[in-house]
Parts: sequence; C-alpha cells; structure tokens
Amino acid sequence: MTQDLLTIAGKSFSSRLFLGSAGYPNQQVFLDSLAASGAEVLTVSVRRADLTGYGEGLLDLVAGKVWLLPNTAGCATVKDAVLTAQLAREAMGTDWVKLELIGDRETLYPDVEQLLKAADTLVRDGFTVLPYCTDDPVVCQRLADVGCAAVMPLGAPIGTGLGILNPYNIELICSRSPVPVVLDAGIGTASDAALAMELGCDAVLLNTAVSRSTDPVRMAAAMRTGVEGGRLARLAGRIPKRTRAEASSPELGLIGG
Ligand SMILES: CC(=O)[C@@H](O)[C@H](O)COP(=O)(O)O
Repeated sequence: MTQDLLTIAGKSFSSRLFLGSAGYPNQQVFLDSLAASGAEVLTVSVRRADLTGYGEGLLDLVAGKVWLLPNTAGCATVKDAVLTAQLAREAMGTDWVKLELIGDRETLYPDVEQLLKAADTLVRDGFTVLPYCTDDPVVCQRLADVGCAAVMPLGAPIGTGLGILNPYNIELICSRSPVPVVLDAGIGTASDAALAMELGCDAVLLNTAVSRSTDPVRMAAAMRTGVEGGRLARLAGRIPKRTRAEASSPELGLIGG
C-alpha cells in the first residue's frame, strides 16, 4: 500500500490524529499517551506551553518529538487572539497557529465574525492558520477563502464527548472544502474518531476524551486505531446503505431451490 500522508501547508504527516496536551493526571501519563497515540501534531495553549506544564517546561518534554501547534484557547477578541499567536510565534518558533476565538463562555462556541477577522489578519501576517470553527459549510468556505491552511469544524462543544452531532454537515464540509478538514472537539471515544474519518475528514484533533478517560494511555491507543480504521474504510469505499435485505450468498444451486 502506498503511504497515505496528510499534507497541510506543505508539511506532511503520517499520523492523522492531533492530540491536545491539557488535563492529564501527570507528566508521565501525558508522555505515554502521546507515544501511544502516534500523534505527530500536538496542540498546546500558549499559557501552558510557555511555562511549566507538568512539572518541567512542556516544550522541553516534547522537543523534537512532535510538530507543535500553539493554540489561542481562551481568547475572546481579535486583538487577544492575534497577540497570543504572535507571542507563540516568538516563544515556539513556529508560524502555525490553531486559532480559537470563543464567542460564548458557557458553550465555548466560536465567534464566527471575529474568527474570520482574526484569521484574515494572521494570514496576512504570514501565519499558517488552522481555525477552530462551527460545523457550517459557508463559514468553512469563508475561512478557506481568506487563506486558512485547514479548517477545524467542531464535532460537538469542547470537552463534552458527545461525538459528531451533525454528521451531514461534516460530510458536506469535507466534500466541498478546498483545504484539509480536521475535526476538532467533542470526540468521546474511538468510534467517534473513526466516524469523522469515514465522513471524509483528513484528520481528527482531540484532547479530553484521552486525558480524562480512566486509562488515558489505552484510550490514546484506541484513538489511534479508530482514526486509522476510519481512514482505511473511507479509502476502501463503503457499500451503499439499502433499505431492503439482499442475500450475500449466491442463491444459485440452493438445496431444494
Ligand atoms: C486542546 C484543544 O485544542 C481543545 O480546545 C480542542 O478543541 C479539543 O476539544 P476536546 O477536548 O473536546 O477534544
């Protein structure tokens, strides 16, 4: 089988699972989970990364092992998100940013209007922008239009583990997107990750489902398998759904037939 690489903004990855770095019980569990997941992209909030996540600097722990994707988690204005991205670029030496611009503290839903403005500003400033957005095909198209390198529609609100609430929209986004689609947020278990890939997503980003599970290392391995299985199934091409039964064994030569 030929290698099935994910390419975003000219950078290729063999893993299609992106992992978040927050909320693990301790440093070792985090590192073991990261290894078990096979993830090559790790998203870190600028607040935690710069400083002393998990006892030592998080960046030192993962240096050279993963591609860092700083995120602007917690930002609620264009100004804060842009400044946070610029700080991350300085601190981490990457112009990649997962742009999060929250419009509502309770649901953590993105503020689409502000998100588009911030994305436009950051793209013009030379960033490779991967925006966390609603599962709206029009919003995803607008984000691609302003030059985002990928789009990251939500499966469900962050941290809920509800899975993919609107698979029809995700499938539609995937079928039309000119840039890679990374399903971000709301994944609860491995079958959700597999479904995202079966719907046509290019990758999945998740955090809480692993870090808050009973056994994060095992769940990280399950997510890896889920993403890989979903991707293979997508490439293999599923059979069409039928409303009537169709015998899978040939009826020719049936005894008594
Ligand atoms: C870490 C991160 O970037 C999260 O904000 C992301 O959206 C993942 O969400 P879940 O924790 O629901 O997987």
